[in-house]
Amino acid sequence: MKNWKTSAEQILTTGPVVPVIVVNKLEHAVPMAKALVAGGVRVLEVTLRTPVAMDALRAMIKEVPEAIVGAGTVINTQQLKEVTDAGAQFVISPGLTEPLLKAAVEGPVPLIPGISTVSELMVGMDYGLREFKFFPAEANGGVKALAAIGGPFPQVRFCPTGGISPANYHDYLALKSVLCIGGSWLVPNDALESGDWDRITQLAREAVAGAASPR
Ligand SMILES: O=C(O)C(=O)C[C@H](O)[C@H](O)COP(=O)(O)O
Repeated sequence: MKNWKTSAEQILTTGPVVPVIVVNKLEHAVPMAKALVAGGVRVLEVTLRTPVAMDALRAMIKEVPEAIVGAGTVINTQQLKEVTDAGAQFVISPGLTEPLLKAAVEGPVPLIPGISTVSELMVGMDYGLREFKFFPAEANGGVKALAAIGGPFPQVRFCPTGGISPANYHDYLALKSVLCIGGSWLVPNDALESGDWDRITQLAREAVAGAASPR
């Protein structure tokens, strides 16, 4: 952690929403990233869920320097090494394991691991972490669960993800412990398939404006 080039807090306070991106076709990666940046969303989480994900990550890092590009769905130390070598600026995991935590705190890139219980949170805190993803947010009890889990840990901050949309993000952002929220709704697959970059820019713009304004 002492070698992290930036802090997890810095990543999570850059903007109110972090798009969770699934890239199926490499040629979508760069125009999609540019579309999000044009809409005011700079922190981009590329999930390692598809065969082209690593190449998409590399392309976005190289060709969209205005974005802060990180890797999502990083579930083991091998993937952590790969995305670190590719130049990812942050790493997000749906969960945590001690090997992953150990490797991340010794490496250069901030890790934001997912937790869904108090005990997982305490394991992460043992490694010096203070910023976590709360996943899967809605399925795990939503705002009420997050407020209760965070209660005993006033120093901890979260990025809830999973089931979050414009219909409920205000409720999460209203919690003091929530720095930002994550979600896949900003990058719908049909918009990628049809090359509708304007729609992605519009969704990003609406999310940034919506998150900033009271309901
Ligand atoms: O892939 C990961 O690393 C994850 O942790 C899962 C994502 O955060 C959710 O799949 C996003 O959920 P939705 O916004 O409900 O689609």
